[in-house]
Amino acid sequence: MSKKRVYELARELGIDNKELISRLEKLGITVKSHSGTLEDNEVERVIKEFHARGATEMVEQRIKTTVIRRRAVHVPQEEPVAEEPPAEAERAVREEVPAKPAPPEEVKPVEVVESQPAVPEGEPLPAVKKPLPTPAIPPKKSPIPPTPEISGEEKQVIPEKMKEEAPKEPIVPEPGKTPPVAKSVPEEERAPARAQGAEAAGREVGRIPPGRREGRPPAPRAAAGGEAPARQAPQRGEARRPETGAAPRPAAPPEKEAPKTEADKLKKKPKIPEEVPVRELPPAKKKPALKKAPDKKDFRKTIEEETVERVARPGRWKEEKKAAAKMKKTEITVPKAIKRRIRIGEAVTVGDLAKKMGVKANEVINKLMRMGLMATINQSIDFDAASLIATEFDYQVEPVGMEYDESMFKVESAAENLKPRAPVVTIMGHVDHGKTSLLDAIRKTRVTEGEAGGITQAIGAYHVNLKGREIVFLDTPGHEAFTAMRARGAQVTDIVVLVVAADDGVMDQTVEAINHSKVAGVPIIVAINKIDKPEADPGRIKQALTEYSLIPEEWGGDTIFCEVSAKQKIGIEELLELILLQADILELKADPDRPARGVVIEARLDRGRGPVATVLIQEGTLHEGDAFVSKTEYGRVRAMNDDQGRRIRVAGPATPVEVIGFSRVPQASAEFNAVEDEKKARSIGEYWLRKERERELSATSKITLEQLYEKMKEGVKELNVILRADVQGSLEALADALTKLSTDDIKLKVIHGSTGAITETDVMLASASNAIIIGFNVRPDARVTELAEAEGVDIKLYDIIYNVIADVRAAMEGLLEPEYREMVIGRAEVRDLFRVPKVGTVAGSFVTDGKMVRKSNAKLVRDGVIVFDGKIASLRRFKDDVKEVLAGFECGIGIEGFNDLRVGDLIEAYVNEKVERKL
Ligand SMILES: Nc1nc2c(ncn2[C@@H]2O[C@H](COP(=O)(O)OP(=O)(O)OP(=O)(O)O)[C@@H](O)[C@H]2O)c(=O)[nH]1
Repeated sequence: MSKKRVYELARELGIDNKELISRLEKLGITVKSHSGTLEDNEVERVIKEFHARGATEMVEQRIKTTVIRRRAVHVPQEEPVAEEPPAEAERAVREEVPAKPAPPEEVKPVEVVESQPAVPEGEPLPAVKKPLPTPAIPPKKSPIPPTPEISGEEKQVIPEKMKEEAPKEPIVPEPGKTPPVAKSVPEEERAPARAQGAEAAGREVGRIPPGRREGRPPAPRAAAGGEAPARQAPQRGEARRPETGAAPRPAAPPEKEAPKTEADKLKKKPKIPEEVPVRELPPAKKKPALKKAPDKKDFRKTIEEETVERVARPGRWKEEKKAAAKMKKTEITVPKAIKRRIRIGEAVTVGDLAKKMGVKANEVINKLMRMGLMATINQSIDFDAASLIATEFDYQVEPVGMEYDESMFKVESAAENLKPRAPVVTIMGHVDHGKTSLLDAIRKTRVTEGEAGGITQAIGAYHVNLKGREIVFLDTPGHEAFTAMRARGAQVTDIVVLVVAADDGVMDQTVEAINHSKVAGVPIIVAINKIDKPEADPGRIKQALTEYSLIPEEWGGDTIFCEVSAKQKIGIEELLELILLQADILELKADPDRPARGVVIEARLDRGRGPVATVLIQEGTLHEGDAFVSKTEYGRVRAMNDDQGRRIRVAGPATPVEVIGFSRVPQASAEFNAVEDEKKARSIGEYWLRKERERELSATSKITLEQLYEKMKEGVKELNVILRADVQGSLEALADALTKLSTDDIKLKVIHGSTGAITETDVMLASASNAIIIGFNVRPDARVTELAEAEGVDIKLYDIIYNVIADVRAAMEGLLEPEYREMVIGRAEVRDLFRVPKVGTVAGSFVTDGKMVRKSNAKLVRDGVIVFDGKIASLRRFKDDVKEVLAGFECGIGIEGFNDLRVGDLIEAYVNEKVERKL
C-alpha cells in the first residue's frame, strides 16, 4: 500500500488537517505538516483510533418532559437509516400497549444511528458494515448465528413472531434493534462503546432496578447474576433487561436452551444486541412494566394484564400497591391481635403473671398502679384481677383447674353394681355422759365374743360383727370431730348414736349434737346411758328430747331409743341390733368393683413406718399396691392393716384400714382416691398443692392489702405463726392453745398448719407474711434451714407443748407497747412565796414525804385538784442549787412555766416508770 498524505487522510475522515495532526500526535505519530506522509499501519491506527473515539459520542435529545433519548453516536459515520420515525411511533404504541408487539418494533429505532449526527459530512465507516463478530457471544449463541442477519427482513418477521411470543418476551424489541447495530459497530469499537453504554445503562439501571424489584424482585436478579458472568461484562447493563425474562430458568445453560424454540430464540437474540453501543433506554417506569411479562408462562396472562392496567391507570395501580402494602402490614399485625392464652389458678403473683405473659414485671406493676393498685412483684393477685391485667397485654386467662376435674372421682355407680354395706356410726353426746365408755363397751363385747386374740388398735375407727353383719364405729367421740369432718367436706357418718346420761338429762352439748346431726341429715339413735344408776330416769330423758323432735316410736315418733349401761354392759347388743335396723331402713349400698374412694380419718407420722393414715373406704375396693392420692399427698399402698392390727390385702366398702405408703402425712378428713398409676396420683397431688399454695398466697395478700391496714389503724398487733407438727392431734392442740393466747391488743394467727417436716414453702410463706415457724417434733432439713437464714425467718423447734406456749407468750409480750406508770417520789407543802426577779415565783416548801428532785415531773394540787402538771425547774436549799431534797427539809421550789402558786398548795413530784406488759 502506498503512503498516504495527511491531508488525504483528513479528507477521507472528513476532518480538517489540524485536527488530524493533533490526533496523530496523540498516537505518537509525528508529522511535520499536512503534506507529511503516513505509513499504512499508521493510517490504520489513525482510522481505528478516530473511529473508536468518534463512534460513541453521546447525543441527548429531550423528547418529552419526562423522556430523554440518549444516543451513542458514531460521529463520523452517517447512516441514513430512516427508522427514527418508526421509533417514535413504536414508542407511542408501547406507551399504550407496552407488553404486546409494540416492544419489538420500538427497539428497532434505537439501533439506528441518529440521523442528526454531530458530524455533517460523516461517511459510513467501512468497519461499521462488518458483520458483528461478537467474540463473546457467538460461542454461547452458536446455535443462533444468524443474529446479525436478522436485520433487514427480520424486522418484519419479528413482529409476527412476537405476536405469538411477545407476551412472553417483551424484551424481543431488542433483537429488532440488534441487527443494524451489529452491522454498524465493529468489534473493536465495542469496548469503548460498552464503556459508555454501560455507564449510561448504569445510570439507568440505577433507576431501573427499583422498578424492577418492585415488579418482581429476586428471580430476575438471580437470573441476571447467574448469566451475566458468562457473558462479557459490557453486556451486563443491557443484558439484564432482557434476561429478566429468562429468570424462571436461570439454572439452565442458555446456550443449549436457546435454539429449542422460537420463543427461546427471541429470548436469546436480545443478548446480542446488548453489544450495541447505541442505546436508547426507554423511560425507567416502563421498563419494569415491560419486563414484568417475560417468561413466567403460568402467570403470563395475569402479568400482561397487570402491566397493561398499570400503564393505563398508573394511579390506580399505585393505590392497589398501597392497599397491598397495607394488607401486608395487617397480616403482620394479625398475630398480635390474636389473643394469647395463659393459665393461672386462683391467685398468681405479679412476677409470675408477668413471666407468663413474657413482659417485664414493672410493666405489670405500672398497669396496676394506673388502676390504682400498688403492688410489689411478690404480691399475689386473684384470678379476676389477673384476667383484667392480662387483657391489657392482649392475653386471655384460663383457669388452670381445668387440667383436673374434681368431679372425676364422683362418678355414680350403676344401680346393679351396688351391694349392701356396713353402716358407719359416730357416737356423740354431752361431756361425761359415757361416750368413751360406750365405745369401749361395744368393742370389748365384740372382741371377747368373736375376735379374741386380736390386738385392738386405736386407729380412729373399728368395726364390730353381729350375727354376720358388720358395723363400723368412728373412734373419735364428740361432735367437734364430727363437725370438723363435715367442715372439711367429709360426710362419713351414716348413723349418730346420741348418748344421754339417764341420771343427768339433756345438756348443752346434747342439743348441739342433735343440731349438727340434723343439719347433716344423719339419723339419730338415742342411747340412754347409765341406766344402772338408781337415780336414772329414762322417761324424763325421752320427755326432754321430744322438745328436739326426737320422739320415741312408742310415743308415735320415729326415733329409736335404747337404754344401756356402758359400765355394766347392759343393752349393748340391743343397741347394735337397732343400729342394723336403722341401717336397713337407710338401705346403705356401695359398689365394691370400682377404684377405692374414702376418707382419711386420722393420720400420723410413725417413726418406724413413716406416714400412716386410717382410711375409711366408702366405695370400691382398695388393694395392696394400688396407687392413690389424698389431696396433696399421694403414694402406693405398701401395706394395709385392719383395726385389729392384722395385715390385709384388700379392703372393701365401709372398711377402716390403716394405710402405709403415703408420701407425707395426709390431712385428716381429706378424701382418698385410688388411681390407675402413681404418675396420675402425683399430678393430682401437685394440682392440689398448687391450689393450696395459691390459696395461702391469696390469703397473705389479702392480709397485706386490706386487713393489715385496718389492723394498723386500729393499733392491733398480730403475730403470724406457721405450725408444723408430727401428728394431726398435736397440731390441733397447739393451734388451739396458741390461738387462745390472743388478746384485744395482740392477735396470734396460725396462718398455716400441717403435719410433716418443715418445708421451703413454709419458709417462703413465713417470709412473705412475716411469720415465725413453730415445729413440734419435726425438724427442717439443711436446705430449709439455709433458706430460713437467707430469708430471715425464725424457726423454733419444740417437743413440749408447754414450752411452745411459754415462748409464744413471751414473743407476743415483746410485741406489746410498754406501759408507763406515774410513780410519785415525794410531796412538799407550800408554806411561803418569794418573788425572784427573772426567775418568777419560788415556793418556800417543806418536803413531807419522799423527796423533791430537780427536773422531775411535778403536779400542783390545790384543794385536792390538780391545777398544773409540769416540771420542777429549780430546787434550792437556802441559796444553793441542789439536785434533791429529802423529806423533813425545807427548800425553795420553782415550777417551770407556772407562777400562780399559793400558800397551802401541794407539790407532788413524780417520774414515769416503764412497765412491761404481760398477757
Ligand atoms: N354408773 C355408770 N357410770 C358410767 C356409765 N358409763 C359411763 N359411766 C361413767 O361416766 C364417766 C364418764 O364416762 P366417759 O365415757 O368418760 O364419758 P365421755 O362422754 O366419754 O366423757 P368425755 O370424754 O369427757 O366427753 C366415767 O366415770 C364412767 O365410768 C354407765 O353406764 N353407768
